[in-house]
Amino acid sequence: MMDPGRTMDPFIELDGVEKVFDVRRKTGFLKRERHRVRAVDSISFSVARGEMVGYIGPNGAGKSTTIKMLTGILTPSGGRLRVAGIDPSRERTRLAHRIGVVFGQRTTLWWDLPLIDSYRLVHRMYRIPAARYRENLDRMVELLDLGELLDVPVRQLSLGQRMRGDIAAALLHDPEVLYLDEPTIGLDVISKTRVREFLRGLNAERATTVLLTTHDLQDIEQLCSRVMVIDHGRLVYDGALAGLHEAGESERILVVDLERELPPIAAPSPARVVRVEGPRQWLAFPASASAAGLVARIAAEYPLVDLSVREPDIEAVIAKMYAERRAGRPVA
Ligand SMILES: Nc1ncnc2c1ncn2[C@@H]1O[C@H](COP(=O)(O)OP(=O)(O)OP(=O)(O)O)[C@@H](O)[C@H]1O
Repeated sequence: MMDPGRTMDPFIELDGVEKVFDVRRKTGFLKRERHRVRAVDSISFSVARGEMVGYIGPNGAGKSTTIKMLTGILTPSGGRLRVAGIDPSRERTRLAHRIGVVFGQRTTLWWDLPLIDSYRLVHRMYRIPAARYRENLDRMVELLDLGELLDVPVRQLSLGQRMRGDIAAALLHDPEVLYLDEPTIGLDVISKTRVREFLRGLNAERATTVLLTTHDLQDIEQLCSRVMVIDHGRLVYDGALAGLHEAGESERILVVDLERELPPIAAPSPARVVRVEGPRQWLAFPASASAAGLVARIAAEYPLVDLSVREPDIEAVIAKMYAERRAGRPVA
């Protein structure tokens, strides 16, 4: 594992970066109040070439604002920021040739045009050499299974198809870094797996640096060796995912269906029943522990019909982590 913050070849570098928005709020008839929102508050980190990093945090934490500064759409209010040695807001066009961006919630493809027409436009916009374009397009079509979709107008694509189309569009010009904002949001399990497999392959083959914003813990688990957590504009954790679990002392939930309604299961500590609804009971247990022993014990003592284990979602992990921080325990 690469040591976060002490990377060999920093490709993305932020040093005390800030973004403050001046917001005017209507407080009465003809009355407006100005106030300042510190969306990003003195953030420093560096990402090495070829790293895949998860960038997570609750709603409004400052993730999108960071990504917008990294692409040059927004200018930082303070601090120093470099991507591939370039100051993004000063040389946005030059940087655009080296980065790719995918937003899960909106498409960069032309809605009414067949998919292939969007790619032709990207080809011209980025002045990609013809042979390179052809080669990349063929590769994307194969890896992302886009063959049947090229002549379909984007508005007719399913969400998963559209996402694959968007990822291909972001990569046709061979960017060295890819920013992904919720790339699996709303996708079914098969589409999610496909997108993740593709990203893993891309990173392994081309050493593309990836910065990934997501609410899906599995995205992080399956793709990122490192995760950064931002809250209220501040970086509150930077390290391995396993460390985050420990920091948040996160829990998994065992959902148990019994034959009939019974009093709460007497589970061995620290596992405990957190909810009962008819014959169904929910037990929380530490994420780091195996479920096997707990399941065996319940199966031996209770009339078990069915069970499933739920992974904690990222919000739950973060919420736990904040509780720890408020209690004064360091997390990173
Ligand atoms: N253009 C803007 N003008 C004023 N305030 C803004 C602007 N953009 C973002 N903010 C504020 O900055 C803060 C951070 O927003 P940001 O969109 O970066 O959060 P986020 O972590 O991406 O959240 P989400 O997960 O909901 O997308 C929020 O309080 C938001 O209201």
